[in-house]
Amino acid sequence: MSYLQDNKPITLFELGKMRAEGRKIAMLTCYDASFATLVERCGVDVVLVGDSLGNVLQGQKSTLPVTMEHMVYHTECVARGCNRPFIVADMPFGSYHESPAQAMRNAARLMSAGAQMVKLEGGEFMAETVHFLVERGVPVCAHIGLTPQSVHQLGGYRVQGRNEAGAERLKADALALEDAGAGLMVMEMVPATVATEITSILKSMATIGIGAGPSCDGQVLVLHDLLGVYPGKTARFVRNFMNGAGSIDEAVTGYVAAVKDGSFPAAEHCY
Ligand SMILES: Nc1nc(=O)c2c([nH]1)NC[C@@H]1CN(c3ccc(C(=O)N[C@@H](CCC(=O)O)C(=O)O)cc3)CN21
Ligand SMILES: CC(C)C(=O)C(=O)O
Ligand SMILES: [Mg+2]
Repeated sequence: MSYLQDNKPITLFELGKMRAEGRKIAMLTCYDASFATLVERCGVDVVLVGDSLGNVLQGQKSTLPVTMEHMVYHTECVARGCNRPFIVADMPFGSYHESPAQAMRNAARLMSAGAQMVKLEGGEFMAETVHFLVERGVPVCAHIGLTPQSVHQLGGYRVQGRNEAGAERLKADALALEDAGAGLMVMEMVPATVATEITSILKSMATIGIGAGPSCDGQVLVLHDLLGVYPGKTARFVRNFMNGAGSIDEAVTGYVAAVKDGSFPAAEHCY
């Protein structure tokens, strides 16, 4: 069965409708034109040109060395390869932290490269920057919980919001980011119970989970993790969809189907 009803480009409005109607959003990272074409035909709704390209393409230990030049180049490659998926590009470390003006200047470069939305990491403290971009016509995806650009502050790639204070912090972050106008929000490595509550208190912002349980409005994975080609240690939230699949197309189609029918993530992928 195909989830591709037509080839009309997906808009932010359509993603809001999917949340409202309880249809799950399938998001996947992608860094080049060939895979953009492939994930489009497999029914992926949102492609993320993630700064995880530092890890999976460049062999870096973290996302911190990724630059604007890298992100612009890969966003251009992805944009040439697909038409239907909504294209989100990560703002790399240091490209939006100084000021809203710096964030706007760099967001404009990603939008010119073909992104339809930019993603930035951070909670309530980023709300002012989110509002500044949204007011100026740049859709923003927020990213809370485990924020890999802060790995040296967080002390590792660990679950966030485990205790009561941490969970309350995440809730306040989510509400502030929605208020600032973020259209989507990734929650990474958050207990499923906390992600469920946050998803339920939001009015319109769709939540996309990665290690955040099955009740988010959508899910995201790193392409190389889904295909089992990343040589590093993978997290608990990863499922290798090449297991039992006869081709890359079948694996990606299997991921989309599992997100849509709610069978991914299963309990074994959650915290
Ligand atoms: N290939 C890849 N996949 C990713 O999901 C990813 C990247 N790279 N690079 C950027 C960040 C880093 N991420 C990571 C990296 C490692 C773990 C990990 O090893 N998690 C362990 C728990 C570690 C602990 O609690 O000490 C796990 O079992 O989930 C999680 C997220 C997520 N992002
Ligand atoms: C894992 C996702 C959410 C991400 O930020 C990335 O791939 O860079
Ligand atoms: Mg990222």
